[in-house]
Amino acid sequence: MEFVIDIQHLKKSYKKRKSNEVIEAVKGISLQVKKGEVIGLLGPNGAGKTTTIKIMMCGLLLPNEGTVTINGIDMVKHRLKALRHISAVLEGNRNLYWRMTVRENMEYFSGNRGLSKKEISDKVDELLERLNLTQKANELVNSLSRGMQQKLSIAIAILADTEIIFLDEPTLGLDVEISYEIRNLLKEVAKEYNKTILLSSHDMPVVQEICERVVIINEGRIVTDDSVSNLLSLFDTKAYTFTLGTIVSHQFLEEIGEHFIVHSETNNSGQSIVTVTIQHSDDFYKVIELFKEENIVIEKVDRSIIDFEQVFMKIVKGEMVHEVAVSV
Ligand SMILES: Nc1ncnc2c1ncn2[C@@H]1O[C@H](COP(=O)(O)OP(=O)(O)OP(=O)(O)O)[C@@H](O)[C@H]1O
Repeated sequence: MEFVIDIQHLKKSYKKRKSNEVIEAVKGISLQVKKGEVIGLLGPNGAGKTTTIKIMMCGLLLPNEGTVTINGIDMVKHRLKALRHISAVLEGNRNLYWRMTVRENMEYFSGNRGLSKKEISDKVDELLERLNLTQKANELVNSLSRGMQQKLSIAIAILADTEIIFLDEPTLGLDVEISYEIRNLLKEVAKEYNKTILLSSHDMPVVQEICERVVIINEGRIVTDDSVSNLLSLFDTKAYTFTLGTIVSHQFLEEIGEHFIVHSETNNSGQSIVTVTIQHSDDFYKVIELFKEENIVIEKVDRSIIDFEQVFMKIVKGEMVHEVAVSV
């Protein structure tokens, strides 16, 4: 199968000027993305994400080892040709012409597709309407709010009609309302236009909602490559919160703590709320047994709902090792 993005064994090191110290920013990353996939690329600061993006989405850096192909075109050997398949929606809207109007920007960016003036104008009108931008059509980009500029960037990426849209922090610094609108817009774009979308973001709710697949990079390597729903369910079943009929002793908590990760607090009604994180489903019954042996009454059991933010934190802190098949 041909992948839209195919990265093989990518490595990149930097040499610090003064000390000559070598920093291995990317230590052998392989990644294949299929057409129409919506994929989130995540990582804590310094993980090697920006380096990877600069090599694979912009061709701005050369790898020390490995290959990047975009629609079968080698990014290193044929950078400009490969870049024709990618639209980048960059943080800070650096890809817009600030002294041109919304409509002028849209027309300019759809100009190189061999369409007639009339076809371009119709397409622009349709998209302006669709994105609720019609009223802003004749305003200069530099007079728009950041949210509007971000919407315009996305519109331009649609007009450019590339297979791949790369979005860097699309909701950074936006207020809740426009962030919500952009989130929905991106979901629609992915579905209707069958675009391959690569999203780099620290905004976990956005990642959770838009991306089907997430790749987490840590210390120069891919540590997780899975669907959002899989990752959520992997963690989801493992934490249970027990509301008990009484306050339990420290000694008892220490005893459970020898086997499981335990967190305890007391609520206003003087009950212990004990959260136990377990490794296997069978352990759930072992915990119940331990309570029973002490004649502790369990009033309620809740499964802790985990969101993607927590999953991400657990993975990068190494609390959860999620096996990834990395070909060497
Ligand atoms: N030009 C450079 N010269 C030397 N070291 C660099 C350079 N660029 C990045 N690094 C180092 O390489 C490592 C990976 O950096 P990179 O910017 O790729 O990480 P990141 O995951 O994108 O982090 P962030 O989200 O903060 O941008 C870091 O240790 C960083 O200090």
